[in-house]
Amino acid sequence: MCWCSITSGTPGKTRMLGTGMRVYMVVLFCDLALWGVLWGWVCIQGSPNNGGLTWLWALGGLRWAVLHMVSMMTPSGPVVHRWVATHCLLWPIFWSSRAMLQPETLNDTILRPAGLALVTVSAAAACLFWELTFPEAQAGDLGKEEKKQQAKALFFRVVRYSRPDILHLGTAFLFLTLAVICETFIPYATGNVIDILGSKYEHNSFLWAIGIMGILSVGSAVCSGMRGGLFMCSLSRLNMRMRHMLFHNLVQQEISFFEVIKPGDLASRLQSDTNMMGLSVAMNVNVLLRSTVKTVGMLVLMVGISWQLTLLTCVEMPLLAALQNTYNTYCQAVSQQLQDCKARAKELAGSTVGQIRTVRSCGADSSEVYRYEETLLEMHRVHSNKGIASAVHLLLRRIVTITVKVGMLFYSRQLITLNKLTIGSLLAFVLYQKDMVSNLKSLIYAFGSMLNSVGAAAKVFKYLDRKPNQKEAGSLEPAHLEGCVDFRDVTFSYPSQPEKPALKGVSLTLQPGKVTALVGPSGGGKTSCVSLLKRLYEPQVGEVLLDGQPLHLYQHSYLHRKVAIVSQNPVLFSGSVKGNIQYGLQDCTMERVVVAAVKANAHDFICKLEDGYNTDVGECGEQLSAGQKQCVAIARALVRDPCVLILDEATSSMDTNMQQAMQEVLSGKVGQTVLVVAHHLQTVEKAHHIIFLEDGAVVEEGTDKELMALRGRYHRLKEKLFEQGSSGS
Ligand SMILES: Nc1ncnc2c1ncn2[C@@H]1O[C@H](COP(=O)(O)OP(=O)(O)OP(=O)(O)O)[C@@H](O)[C@H]1O
Repeated sequence: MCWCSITSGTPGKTRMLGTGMRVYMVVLFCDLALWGVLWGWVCIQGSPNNGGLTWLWALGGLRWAVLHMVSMMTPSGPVVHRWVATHCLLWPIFWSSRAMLQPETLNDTILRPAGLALVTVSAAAACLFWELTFPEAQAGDLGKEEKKQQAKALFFRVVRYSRPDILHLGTAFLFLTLAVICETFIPYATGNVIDILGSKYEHNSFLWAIGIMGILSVGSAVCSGMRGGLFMCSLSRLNMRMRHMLFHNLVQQEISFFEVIKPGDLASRLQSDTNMMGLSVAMNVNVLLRSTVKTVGMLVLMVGISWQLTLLTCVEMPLLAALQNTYNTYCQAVSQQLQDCKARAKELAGSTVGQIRTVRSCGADSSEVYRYEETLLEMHRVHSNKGIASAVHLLLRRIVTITVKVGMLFYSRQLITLNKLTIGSLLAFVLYQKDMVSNLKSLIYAFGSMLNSVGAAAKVFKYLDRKPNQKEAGSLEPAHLEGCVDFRDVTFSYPSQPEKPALKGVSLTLQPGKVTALVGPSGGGKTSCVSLLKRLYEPQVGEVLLDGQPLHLYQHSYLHRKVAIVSQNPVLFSGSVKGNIQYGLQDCTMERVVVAAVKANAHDFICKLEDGYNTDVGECGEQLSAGQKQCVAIARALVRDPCVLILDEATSSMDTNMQQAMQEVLSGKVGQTVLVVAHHLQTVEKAHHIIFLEDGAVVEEGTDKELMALRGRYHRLKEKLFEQGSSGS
């Protein structure tokens, strides 16, 4: 049985609600019978108040034991057990609290039928409120129970990550408690001041009461400020740690991971999810604790002022909670719609502005504006619906509040006439009641938000716990490398297309100090060979060896220093030219940067830039031409002094003269193994060895002369390109 099923309309839940109601009626009936027996016995013994509190507790305990056993015999769950406990023990708890605050009231008649009926209603209302606010997993619903366990585990894991901030958090909790104590007593002190003003005025008592009020107000303000500041500080530290750990783990992942996961997803994990996760500890726990402690404190004080008015107030809460719950559920759905609309509008604006040249040249300006307008209209519609729902919610809330308030004022008038309540106490009570409602609102909100943040934590931990799906790098760092590369019977398919191998049993050798060219038609597998040599992927079959050792045995940054690549579309990062050349190197001097730039034919144009080597190249190097970008990328490779240099169409954006000069510079370095990947076969004619790759397999290999003499695939491709070139010209 679940109380929260009241809000649901599904047949399964309606059935459960029916069962729940039956169990509730059975237990109530048994309780009535039990009362009948006990009442008869008490009447025979004498006055019902004879035994005082001890007697009341014994009675409550006995009822609890009997009703618990009865409920065990019915198809009930933990919700019924909780209600039985509240139902039986609320009465003794109430009288015990009352006895503590106003011992003289113990002489009143304890067992009044009207009071007992009110307690029965209050216990049911309190349970209803609790189950609506903190929905329980349903009996038999293992999936939900598991999720709850997971949520708990995740929450405590987030708490564990907050351990380094234990001092901040501990101090914050201390200030929280002090602030709550001060806040709770402010209305009480205000009521006292009003009473002094309203009755026989005594100046000293008035000053004393005002002083207490002032101290409480200042104390609450100072402690709240300290609490908020310390929680924010812990939150920021936790965020920093989580982001660092997550980013560290993300950059360790294999390349195929980044092909499958969208960059936006990862950015969201790093930004919003880590933030939300932190909120679960620092903010929500803060609000939850503050509101819970304050609610309990206020309830005790309210019961002290008037238990009748407190019970009346209890009627308002479940109603408001049910309203809030329904409204929250609606808001969550609307927020999701709004997020989608915003994301669509952002994506549309971004892609249109980013690709404005294509949009303009296709004449699609007005259709893009129309699409954007449609998204904005949709967003406006969702916003309007949210506004209407908010207005209805507010109206219903006000109606409930006003109705209860009117009832309360009528009853207060009676109590004041009977001298059971003073004007000051009434004022204090009204202040507490107002606070109580806002407190409960923040409790519900904080709890919902905590569940959301636990969801965010699950996403963050998913990436934080992910182990890279590739062999761990070894520790080989030999002082000298020959630069001999061997592909031994390598078969490889990309993780996104496992059934379609990009390389099929490829065996090839790059001789140390020689220039080897990989040529062949598009899709032949040239770039795949390069990616394996850079260890961006691992082959499924066979292995790639550098100086006889598998690549994974080499230390990670050593390998990428010794095997450098210049690709067709090199990526430059926003920052200075110098920073881009020495990218990824720890101690790279300016001299080495200049030497590499000179070799890469980049020095002259860099010197002509506004700030020379310190010029900012802009986002993705947009301040430089494609050819200049390639020169900077070549300098970046050369500054590493690699023993294997990969040029993947590295000179394609340069003019022919520059290409020739660059090829000569690059291939003329003694002792360096060079692998050239090229479509323009003229640029590879001088290579020591040419390998022709087609459909992921080596088809021909030899020197340019040998392959031309063979009159095979290389010969045909060269002729075809020559014909295309001459017809083009
Ligand atoms: N990231 C990837 N995911 C899945 N398949 C890929 C990926 N990259 C390449 N492929 C596929 O692998 C095969 C070989 O591609 P590869 O890029 O190695 O060829 P290439 O010879 O370098 O082509 P090009 O000269 O056009 O650059 C092709 O069928 C291609 O579709």
